[in-house]
Amino acid sequence: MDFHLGSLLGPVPERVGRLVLLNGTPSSGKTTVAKALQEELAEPFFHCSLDELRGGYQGRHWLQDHGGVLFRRVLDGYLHLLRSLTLLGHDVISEAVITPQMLDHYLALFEGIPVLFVGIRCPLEEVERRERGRTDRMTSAPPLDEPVHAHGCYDLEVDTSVQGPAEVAELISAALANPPVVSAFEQLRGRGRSGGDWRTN
Ligand SMILES: Nc1ncnc2c1ncn2[C@@H]1O[C@H](COP(=O)(O)OP(=O)(O)OP(=O)(O)O)[C@@H](O)[C@H]1O
Repeated sequence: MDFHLGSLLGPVPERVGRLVLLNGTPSSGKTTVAKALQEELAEPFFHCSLDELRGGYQGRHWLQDHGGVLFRRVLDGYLHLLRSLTLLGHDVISEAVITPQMLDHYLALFEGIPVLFVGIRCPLEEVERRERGRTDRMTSAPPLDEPVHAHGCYDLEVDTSVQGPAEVAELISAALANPPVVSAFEQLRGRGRSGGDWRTN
């Protein structure tokens, strides 16, 4: 049974929210773009990053997470949170590092939700330079630029080494105002259903 406490307090129009999914390697600039996009958009968009959710556990537990079980549980929690928020009517800006083996999971989890899939690109040298300058993480993240973009299908692609956050935010805002007739997620699902391998199509 659905349980909507908010509805008990007063009428809440039913709608499915939009999901802006920013996909890129660590330090490609996803969080920076997400915050600029919130500034750019007139309507309220909810932003939550995986790092914010990770902060729910104390640092000592992450140091002991050698098998990565805690990380995988938090990642699943993050993705289900995004799904729940959109199904409850929130427009959401989210961040992802989608390696090829994860893509089908994203396509299935967000079925029925309008996703604007944005590729946040940044050349390796610039990502490495940014990683060296970061003080908000205990270890540097490995560069993943090729794997995360291997599917080659987006609604919009940007390069944060040459396009500033405000410019990228304007492009995403324009894409939200004029969404594609067939979204990138629908195209990617179609590739899977036709039995083709999306890596070679
Ligand atoms: N367009 C940009 N130009 C220069 N520096 C940038 C730009 N975008 C982000 N940075 C810097 O790069 C670093 C990482 O940025 P950000 O946190 O936005 O990346 P991210 O993709 O969200 O990383 P992660 O996935 O690790 O959370 C920060 O120090 C940020 O100030």
